[in-house]
Amino acid sequence: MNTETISQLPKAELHLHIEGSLEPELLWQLASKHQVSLPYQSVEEIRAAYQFEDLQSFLDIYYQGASVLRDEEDFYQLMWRYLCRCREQNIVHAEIMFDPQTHTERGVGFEVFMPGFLRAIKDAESQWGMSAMLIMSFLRHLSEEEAMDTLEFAKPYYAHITAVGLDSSEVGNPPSKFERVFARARELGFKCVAHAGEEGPPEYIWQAIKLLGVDRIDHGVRCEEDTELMAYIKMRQLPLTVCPLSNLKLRVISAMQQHNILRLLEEGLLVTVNSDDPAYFGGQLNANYQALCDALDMTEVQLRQLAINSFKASFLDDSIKQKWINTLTP
Ligand SMILES: Nc1ncnc2[nH]cnc12
Ligand SMILES: [Zn+2]
Repeated sequence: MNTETISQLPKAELHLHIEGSLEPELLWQLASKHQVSLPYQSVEEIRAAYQFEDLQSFLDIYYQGASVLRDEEDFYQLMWRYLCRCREQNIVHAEIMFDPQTHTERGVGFEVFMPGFLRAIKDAESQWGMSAMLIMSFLRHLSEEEAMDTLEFAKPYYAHITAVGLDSSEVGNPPSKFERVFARARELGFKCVAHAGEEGPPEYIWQAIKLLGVDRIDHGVRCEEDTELMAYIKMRQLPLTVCPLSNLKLRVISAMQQHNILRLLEEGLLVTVNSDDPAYFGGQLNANYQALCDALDMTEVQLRQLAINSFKASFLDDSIKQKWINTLTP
């Protein structure tokens, strides 16, 4: 399949960390602007350092990278550049995660990053009509109390946040640790998502469903190890936001040929394709679709179904979902 076929399809992206879209060029530029010293001598050296053994080795570099984001204009630029990449790739809708604690922990508050994010989203909406929603993710290596404080700090911006999520170091930080904060978020009317079954066991996916009441699972690829769980996810049509290049880069799989996404799709699960942290994992959304074509001989029917799933699994209103699904149905 050629890249043209992939790029011409309208798509939604549902699993994207905005801090993970920080390209080495912008990182370098912001480090110089704010006089942050980096352990690299050039943009090329930054890029060359993006080799990971597992999730934690990535997270260490990712949090270090985010430390150059200091003022509102930095957050505007970060969001704006991602939205421009969406436009180039025919991503017409994006549900974008941000990690407030990565910034509040170093004294950069909601009043700095939220106006930057929201201004960029507004510009993209008015300039080419794309839509974007925000997912506020709690860092699971920190305490539930800190997540609860974060939910409280976000209060002035609730109208601009669609969902809450859970990310960072999975193993050793099960969803059960965050039961109360997710209950509170649900009470407040937020949709809920959580990373589960990326490196963690199927039990963590069960917990995300049963204890956190999630509307979607981020990653979830390890559900295949538990047939009862697979059947349950299929029955509920609970979406999985799968990130193929991320799984390869973080060694969740050792070769793209091993990826289970098309097996899960053929099994009838509501799987979607996403880029996770494209600046770090070697490819934007369309490159993730392309990798599946190259390694797994994905058919055009499967490609189209994955694009349809991206809208089905989104938090858009049903009528808007249906409009996009109709354009993708031959
Ligand atoms: N793939 C991932 N898993 C967990 N936390 C993350 N934060 C950014 N990317 C992540
Ligand atoms: Zn992620």
